[in-house]
Amino acid sequence: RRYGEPPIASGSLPLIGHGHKIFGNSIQLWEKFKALTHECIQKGHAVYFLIGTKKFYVLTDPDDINLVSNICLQKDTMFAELSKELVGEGLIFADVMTWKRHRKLILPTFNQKVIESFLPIFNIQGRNLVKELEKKCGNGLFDSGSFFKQTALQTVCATTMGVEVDRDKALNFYRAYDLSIYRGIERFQKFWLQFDCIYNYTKMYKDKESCLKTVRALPEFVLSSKHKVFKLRNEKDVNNDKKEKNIFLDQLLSYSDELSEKEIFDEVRTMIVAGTDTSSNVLQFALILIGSYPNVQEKIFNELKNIFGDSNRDVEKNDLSELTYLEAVLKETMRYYVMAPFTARYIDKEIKLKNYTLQSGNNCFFSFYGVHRHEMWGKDADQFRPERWFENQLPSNPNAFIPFSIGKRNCIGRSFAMMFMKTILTHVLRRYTILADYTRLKIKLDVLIKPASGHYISIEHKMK
Ligand code: HEM
Repeated sequence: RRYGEPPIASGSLPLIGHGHKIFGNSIQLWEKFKALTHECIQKGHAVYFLIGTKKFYVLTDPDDINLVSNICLQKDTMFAELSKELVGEGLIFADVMTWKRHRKLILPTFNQKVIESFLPIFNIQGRNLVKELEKKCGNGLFDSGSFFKQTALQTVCATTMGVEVDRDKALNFYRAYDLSIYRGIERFQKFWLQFDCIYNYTKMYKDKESCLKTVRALPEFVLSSKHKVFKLRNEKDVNNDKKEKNIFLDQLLSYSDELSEKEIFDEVRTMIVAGTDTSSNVLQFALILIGSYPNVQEKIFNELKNIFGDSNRDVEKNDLSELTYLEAVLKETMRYYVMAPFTARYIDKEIKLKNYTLQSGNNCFFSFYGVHRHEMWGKDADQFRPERWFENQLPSNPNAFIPFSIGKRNCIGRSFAMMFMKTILTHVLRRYTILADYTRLKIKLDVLIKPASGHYISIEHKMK
């Protein structure tokens, strides 16, 4: 046990520290993040790096991360600042006091009973997606990204907010959202653009401002549609019978005497992004992997055949627990490609880890990617192998698998995501055979990891 500060990561330069490492594009950023994570694993699961004089710890040990995540609830200030213009100060980036108040209100709207009531909508969305995909069937490689984003967005709005959004609106939102993130990261990587007096005169700034308007238009539409529905109903519905409100947006609006308009707006835009960018990404990556591993695809087909036969019926609650191999494929996809590869916290008190001590006043990255490459996963941690979920060599540490984060500020939508993704994949894989080649995939780090250049899948009708 050393109990000193963690060691410094390699490559620090005078004055700028590791600042030079963030230059380049978002594909290079992902490579550098992975390299830093592997260095951290080698050096005992904790290192720090410097941007100028600002210190950032990196952790890859699940127990250390669990400890810090429950002691320090405040998110890292730099990322919160960068993300505020896109998602506001809803749960993900809210300060601790606001987060506690809002989480208490929102958590009951994600209980198992509520999520199960969404199953009919998941099925409708699965069928709609299949109809859309039909246009691509047998036509060679295509980029599946936007299909899943539209579906995820329509689903989250229809379920948690009770508002229908058409596919064009969903597509416009995501085009603008992705471009805003891209521009934000471009700015972050160019030190001269940190100065508003330069940045505000660039084309990049103008582009971004126009995208942000489109991004805001969707939550505005959702809220105005909801208010119209409430007006049509008895006004009493909005403020009374708090116990009756069990979906997210109804719950927020029923507390409109305690929440400001901005707080409600920010929670809506946070939920739109948190629930859709993540789950649509997992679906894309899962299909790329399924299409690259014919043996995995065959096992899924067999499982679907056993449960559904040749029927095209809806996925029902009981089917979900029987889709064990499909679940293992989804878990392995999220272990292998960790969609949200890190989160960051502000360290507001000294913390003793297993081997090191973190000093107060610094930021700390939890590398979920690093936890999923920890030596406890064995020598084949770098391989995609859904079978591992049925073997008894899985790590015994309950925090070894944390795609939905860890501790008190973990993902509120975990059950929603699993049920939604299983239902969607069932509809798609009952009908189509997927062809893909994951070795051609270039990945970039745009907050989440994403395929950098198309998604290289093609689909064909399944042979009966
Ligand atoms: C496979 C899909 C998903 C993944 C991988 C995922 C992952 C995560 C992660 C890693 C966090 C923590 C973020 C941080 O600490 O910076 C998070 C938080 C959150 N997620 Fe998810 N998520 C998924 C799906 C969903 C869904 C479907 C919803 C809602 C419909 C949702 C809503 C949220 C919310 C509201 C938070 C903030 C929680 C809080 O701070 O109290 N997520 N998610």
